[in-house]
Amino acid sequence: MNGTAIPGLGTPDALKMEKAEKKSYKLVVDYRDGAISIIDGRDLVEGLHREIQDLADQDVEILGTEIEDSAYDENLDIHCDKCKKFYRPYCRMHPLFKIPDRIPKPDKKDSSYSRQTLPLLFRIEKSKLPNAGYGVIADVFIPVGMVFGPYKGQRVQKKSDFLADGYAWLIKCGEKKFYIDGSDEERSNWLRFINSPRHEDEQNMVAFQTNGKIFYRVIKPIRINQELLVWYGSKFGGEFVEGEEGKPKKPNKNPFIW
Ligand SMILES: C[S@@+](CC[C@H](N)C(=O)[O-])C[C@H]1O[C@@H](n2cnc3c(N)ncnc32)[C@H](O)[C@@H]1O
Repeated sequence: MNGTAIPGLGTPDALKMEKAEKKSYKLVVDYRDGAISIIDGRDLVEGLHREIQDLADQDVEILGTEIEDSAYDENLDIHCDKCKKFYRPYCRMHPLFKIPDRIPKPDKKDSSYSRQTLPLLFRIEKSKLPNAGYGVIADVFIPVGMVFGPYKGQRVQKKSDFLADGYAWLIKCGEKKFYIDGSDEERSNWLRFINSPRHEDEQNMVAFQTNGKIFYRVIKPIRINQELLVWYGSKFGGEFVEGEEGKPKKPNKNPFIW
């Protein structure tokens, strides 16, 4: 039975059919691939996909614009490890989704500021890596393509200004170079608790610089109770440096993407 016609719009049934036929893109977690993916909303399968958000047509139009290496702008583009190309704003085939920090409560004094920024997806506890101190462990499945950050800390010019070793990223912005030192738990965020893998097989995230800030991107699915591990150097207790010998993967043009 057809519904009553709405003047100028047709019948409700016709509207429903039109809606069913119209593509509507969604960002989802695809559990089969262990990755964040963009699918046509009509292909959503319960149990296989978990919806993250609807994508507006204008977002979809610009998504995945390929950028020549020579035109790469670190403020606008992100390198895709899989396609080995730069995209604006990110790769259509291997999309990204940024998880924001939690906002700390000003009156909560029983844990540090950086611990309070930990998203609900994780916990901080003693790492199983020998002598590594604390680490960040997944409480839920974390798919490829999730992005965390930026890494927060105090901006300092010299290594001699670090409060402790092993918590600073070197940022390069054109001619400018400075460090973001996350040693102080009260002036950093939860990313400061993430350890470095001992070998390539353990590595599940890469760090990359965009817009003068450091972010971490998941490159291997992280199972429940696995530790998040981002490569930042072959010796621990030292400065995070790029281009060290013994790194798991060769650097490409962006020194923070491996
Ligand atoms: C960014 S912090 C990571 C959080 C640190 N584990 C903590 O408890 O505060 C970096 C420091 O963690 C330790 N670390 C990181 N990865 C390690 C590893 N694979 N083995 C041993 N120590 C590690 C080193 O002391 C390093 O200087």
